[in-house]
Amino acid sequence: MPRIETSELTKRYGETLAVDRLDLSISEGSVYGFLGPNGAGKTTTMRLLTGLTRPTSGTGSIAGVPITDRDGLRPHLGYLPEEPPLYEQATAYEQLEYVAGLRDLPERATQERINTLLDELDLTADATTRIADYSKGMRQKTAYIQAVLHEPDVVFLDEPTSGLDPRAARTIREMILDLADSGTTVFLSTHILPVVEEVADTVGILSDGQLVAEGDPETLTQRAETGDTQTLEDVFLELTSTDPAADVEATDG
Ligand SMILES: Nc1ncnc2c1ncn2[C@@H]1O[C@H](COP(=O)(O)OP(=O)(O)OP(=O)(O)O)[C@@H](O)[C@H]1O
Repeated sequence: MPRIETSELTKRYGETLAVDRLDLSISEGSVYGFLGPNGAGKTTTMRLLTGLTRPTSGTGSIAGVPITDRDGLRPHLGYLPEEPPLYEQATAYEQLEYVAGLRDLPERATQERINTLLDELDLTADATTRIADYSKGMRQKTAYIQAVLHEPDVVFLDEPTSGLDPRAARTIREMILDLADSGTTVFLSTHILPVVEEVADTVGILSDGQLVAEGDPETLTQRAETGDTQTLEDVFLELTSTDPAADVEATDG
């Protein structure tokens, strides 16, 4: 059974069709790179799949649980949103222990896991400082740990390397691959295409709420007409262009 499955999933905000009849089927241990221009509907899709907003029509499930069953979904998913909610007055330790408590995680094993993750992300020395005094990168690291702490079946990551220095960004990329190796499904939305090329086994490109291409990066970047390889950026620009002249240029080039 796919870990993420949707059928004709649709979200409308007034006149705006933010997500338009989306069909997804993503398996266990897959890293799915979810691409699309600004306003394409990526965040709305993630909010639908994490139960934060309800579909206008269509259906979806995470690990077999319908996306309309918000409480049922909670143990199965982790979500790193673009602007993660953190308690400014708490330290990273307090924040993570609080989240572990909410999720009823076993105390001792969780404590060890928190320590390991803080250490891997070079955050141990700052883990007793208030989040209010954190840099953007330190917040991002704390929020990432919060999203994966309970070892969910599916983790949704919105720009996970945003604000991170090169070392931390590399650590996160390695962690994503480790998560997938251990069977977690990673749904990754980012505008940083080299990150997608490095970690994703499948790429989906969203444009105006519709999935306009999907496949493994190698197949997507292979030109059917010439047999040449183009970059993921070329493919992205071609498929999401709103200017017909740009399409011609891209195919001729
Ligand atoms: N709460 C809302 N109310 C009204 N319209 C919304 C709402 N949320 C999103 N939209 C609209 O839905 C469309 C998709 O927005 P969404 O935030 O999902 O795009 P995105 O692909 O995540 O963009 P970005 O890359 O800029 O983050 C946009 O036209 C946006 O204006």
